[in-house]
Amino acid sequence: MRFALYQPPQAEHRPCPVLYFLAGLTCTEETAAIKAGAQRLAAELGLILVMPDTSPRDTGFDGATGDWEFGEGAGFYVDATEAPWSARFRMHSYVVDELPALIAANFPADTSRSGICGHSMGGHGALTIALKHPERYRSVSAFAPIVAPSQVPWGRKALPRYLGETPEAWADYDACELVRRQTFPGTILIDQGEADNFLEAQLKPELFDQACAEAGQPLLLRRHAGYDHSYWFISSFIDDHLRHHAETLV
Ligand SMILES: N[C@@H](CCC(=O)N[C@@H](CSC=O)C(=O)NCC(=O)O)C(=O)O
Repeated sequence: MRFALYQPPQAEHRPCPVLYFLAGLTCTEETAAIKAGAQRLAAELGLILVMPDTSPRDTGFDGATGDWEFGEGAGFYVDATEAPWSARFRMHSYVVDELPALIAANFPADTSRSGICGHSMGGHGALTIALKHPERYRSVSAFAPIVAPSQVPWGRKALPRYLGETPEAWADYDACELVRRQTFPGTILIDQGEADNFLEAQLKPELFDQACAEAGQPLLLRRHAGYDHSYWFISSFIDDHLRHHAETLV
């Protein structure tokens, strides 16, 4: 597995908190590092940024490449249970367990102060991981997340192949379902562009808004007229996300 890491100047003197950024479909560990524009403020706030790849690579599995919505580059941050994917596609465990242990052992990181953020498929990853492991993350935020993969075409295509045909298995990785089981101790920040071409079919933030309201989960959902799904959108609001995380991490 590959990941990118930004280390702020403060890390030369003391352990720094960690913010994970999970990227979306077709992305690698380089995408957010190059395009999100997070490093300038992370340097000021003293945040280590960790940006993992979106799946294992060079798996050799039939069907793992050639479709941007499934397989390599589209790990959906689940632990697959279906063969052959279950042998390699274990992105949930990788992000929650393996990667933090690696970061703690090799970098001046205080992993007891961790936050998680993501975009689109990575927003789904950030929300589901934080909701499943609120003891591991002090803060969570997302850009244009897939909030209900059980109900939208991206999820309905990928989840059955990774997890089998049982809807209960998909619910374990569905933010709208998870927030009804267990809330996150803090406000979840979500930014969504109104000119996002995936908004109506794939993202449906109104479903998460409703689920959070019913569950009593504090949510700050900001909708921005004219913004699309791109990293131009992310780079426009990344500072607000870093400050949101720094409030509890620094
Ligand atoms: N190739 C697709 C578009 C793929 C795309 O938009 N990917 C997004 C994430 S979508 C959900 O997870 C992304 O972040 N791309 C990287 C980038 O640099 O923009 C198509 O042809 O429509």
